[in-house]
Amino acid sequence: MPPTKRKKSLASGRPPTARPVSSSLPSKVTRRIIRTHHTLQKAHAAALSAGDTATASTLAAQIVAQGGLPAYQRASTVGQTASRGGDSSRVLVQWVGDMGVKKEGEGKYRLLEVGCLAVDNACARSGVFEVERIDLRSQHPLIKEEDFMERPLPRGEGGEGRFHVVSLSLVVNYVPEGGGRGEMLRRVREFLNPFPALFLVLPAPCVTNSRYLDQERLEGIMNSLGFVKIREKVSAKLVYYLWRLDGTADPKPIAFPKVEVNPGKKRNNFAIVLR
Ligand SMILES: C[S@@+](CC[C@H](N)C(=O)[O-])C[C@H]1O[C@@H](n2cnc3c(N)ncnc32)[C@H](O)[C@@H]1O
Repeated sequence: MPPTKRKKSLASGRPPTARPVSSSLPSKVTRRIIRTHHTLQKAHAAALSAGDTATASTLAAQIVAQGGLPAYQRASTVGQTASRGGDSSRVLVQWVGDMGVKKEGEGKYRLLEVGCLAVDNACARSGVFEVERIDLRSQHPLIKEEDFMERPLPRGEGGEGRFHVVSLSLVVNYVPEGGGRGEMLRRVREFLNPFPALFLVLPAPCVTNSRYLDQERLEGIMNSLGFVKIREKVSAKLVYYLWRLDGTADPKPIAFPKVEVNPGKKRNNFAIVLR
């Protein structure tokens, strides 16, 4: 009798995007998923800007095969657990608390959280913020699925559609090339009013071990956009900043091209470019 074929499980036919990433995965694995996703995204963006559509579609297929944005988000969520470095928004809550929280009846700070994976993070629990959350891919009804770069600009001079604080925590480094990162930082200004601050979090090596960016150059870029640094924290894994938008300064449109500021074979290529 011929051997009976074993029935394939339903899971074997699912698209790769549906593959779960367990929260018990070792950090080595989640780091690999995040790193590979960034690398493929960067190569994909480079192929597109070079007009190489064949390579771009091969890379797009590789991104999907690797689990795409869903797998990346799940791996990032695991990274947010306390045992893996924790919730970066705790730092924002602490800084805003230090600066003097509004009194009862004065209303809460309006916070736009760009790139939101958790609706129960420290910002949400603090009671200090009224939070609006967006992400390229929403995982919760309280998170609006929206690309920040496509978000309609607030109209008029009033506070409508503007925020006291915009949070870009581990979002600028998601953008695959330097010019796009600069555009994202430039765009934030349009949404800030009237206690204008940007909470920016990056993986520490983007600033501490890059050929094209260091603290001084980041500050130069931000100053040219009208931002003044008011808080900074550097940990082994992350750098955190709070930048106030100085409404009195007239930001000068200075170009910051990709230039080497920190040579070294073992450094990375992270850059922020202002054109
Ligand atoms: C590493 S996760 C960061 C999550 C969280 N903010 C944190 O600090 O852990 C990056 C998230 O940013 C989102 N993202 C990237 N670019 C975006 C954009 N232009 N608009 C909205 N969300 C964006 C991605 O979809 C992803 O979920």
